Amino acid sequence: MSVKPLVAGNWKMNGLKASVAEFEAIAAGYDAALKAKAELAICPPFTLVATLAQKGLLPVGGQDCHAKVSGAHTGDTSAEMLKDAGATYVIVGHSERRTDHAETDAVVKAKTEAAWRAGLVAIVCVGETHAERTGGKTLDVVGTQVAGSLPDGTTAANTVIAYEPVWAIGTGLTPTAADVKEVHNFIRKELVKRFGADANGIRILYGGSVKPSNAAELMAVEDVNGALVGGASLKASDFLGIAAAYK
Ligand SMILES: O=C[C@H](O)COP(=O)(O)O
Repeated sequence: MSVKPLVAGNWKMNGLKASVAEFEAIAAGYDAALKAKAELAICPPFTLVATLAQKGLLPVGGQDCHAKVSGAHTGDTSAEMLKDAGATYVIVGHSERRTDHAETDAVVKAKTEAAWRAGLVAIVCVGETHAERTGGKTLDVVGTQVAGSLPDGTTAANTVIAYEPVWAIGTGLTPTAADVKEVHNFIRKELVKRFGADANGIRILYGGSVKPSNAAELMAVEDVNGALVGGASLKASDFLGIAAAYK
């Protein structure tokens, strides 16, 4: 099954109005050759979602959403609000949310359902900590997160998985290609076991210190269908350098 890869930038808590120019530079580099091979998307902070989406240049996503449609939840944003602002995607279960906001798999699952309810594609993040990797627990941890975070009804059309080893995020460290392959093959098997053969079409992104210098090697790994990029998505030249792995 041929799967069009997705290279998504997660700007995290970075980006002011001046960053619109960087977004436009990314869009300018998203030429026909690249478009034919891969999809690019940017997930800016909430404050920029509508501004970037209104440009109509690239798909835009949120970085989190509340599970409910609306209500007394100060500071939160619903999936419906993101959709209304023009978003296509929303990241859920990023390790920075799982850790900093104690988000459990059940919470991530509810947010994934909220994304679908609003008509957004959920980018569901999973990944082990350094202690879990060195303790030989990577597949157990990732398997539990995949099982607990994905609702019944997960398809290639409504969900993207992002495997992000926590210890590789923002550290400059990456797993070996063999280690990435082992985890992505494992996730693929789990998806197919639960959701059937169509799950071969679900994109499984790799995230964690992806840079122009390592993108080609990582993106060539079996069952890696793109990247979720943090720091290197803030500069158009770096982000396009990563996307160039698909040219
Ligand atoms: O969502 C993105 C990831 O957390 C990766 O971040 P990074 O590319 O800065 O390591």
